[in-house]
Amino acid sequence: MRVYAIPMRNRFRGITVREGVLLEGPAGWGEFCPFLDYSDAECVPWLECAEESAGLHWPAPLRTSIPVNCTVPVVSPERAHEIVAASGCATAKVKVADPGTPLSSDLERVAAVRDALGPGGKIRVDANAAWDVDVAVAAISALERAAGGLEYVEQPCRTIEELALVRRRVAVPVAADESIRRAEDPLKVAVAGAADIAVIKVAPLGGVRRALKVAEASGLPCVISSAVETSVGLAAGLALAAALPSLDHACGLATLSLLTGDVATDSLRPMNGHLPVPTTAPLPDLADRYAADAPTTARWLDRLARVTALR
Ligand SMILES: O=C(O)CCC(=O)c1ccccc1C(=O)O
Ligand SMILES: [Mg+2]
Repeated sequence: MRVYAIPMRNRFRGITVREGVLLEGPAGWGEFCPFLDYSDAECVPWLECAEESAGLHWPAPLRTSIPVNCTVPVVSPERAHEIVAASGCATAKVKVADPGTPLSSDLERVAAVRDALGPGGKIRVDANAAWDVDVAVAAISALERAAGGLEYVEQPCRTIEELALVRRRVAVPVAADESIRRAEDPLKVAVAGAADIAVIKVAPLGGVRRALKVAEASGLPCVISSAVETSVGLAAGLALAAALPSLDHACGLATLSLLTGDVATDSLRPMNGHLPVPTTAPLPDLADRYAADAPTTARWLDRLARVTALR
């Protein structure tokens, strides 16, 4: 068992250091890294995902390589341009509506991303549930113009009902993320009338097998996205993307670049906008380099014990 702490390059969803536990089992390694604001009960699927990765082989892959988007945090237009240009990805996902950041800076950021991508690239934006319906409708229209077209808008508002209202009022497709991953029962949530695309994250949904069922139950085209794991956790996301019956969109799994390092030499960084599909999680041979300090380690082992007791 290894507890790691890796500084992020930029603050991302309020996080500046990514922490978690790497677990070893008979099939290899798994990663347990729920965000700090998740309750113990909400962490159970994250543990099940780690245990699946360490203990079982994943379902057979249907593809060997996965197209991915680059992820643009809330940064300056110049930095956004650099991130996109350096990524080699033809699709960019831009974080917008961060608390305290005005719409005008989001508009400048998506314009810079378009400049870096060229007219053939795709831009998606993620509002992480920040807007109410009227604000969403206005912001989406402005972002669509500034970006010269949007592939979709991810989780513009908090509730399914609000997503459905926004979807009726804008031409840009709507994707559901938090509505699925933080649902009471992700297998039963009725997103099909409220969204055009389902964003599926393997760890909060309890592993590759269970996430495949959630993807199918959504009745929507899916985008597999990460929770900013190390390469150990990203491998499970890639196994899921590879096992989906159909995959029409780039996936949000190119997130290692948000971290200042990785626990594996065999690191899952994209080449030409694609990631390879691994058969097992890579060996965390560099975990010592990012070993958490004693209090952080104690806190994670305690959390792991509490969540294990709930399962
Ligand atoms: O999809 C991506 O490109 C990156 C993943 C991402 O944005 C994310 C990462 C951690 C937690 C939440 C989210 C999110 O999609 O809201
Ligand atoms: Mg999202």
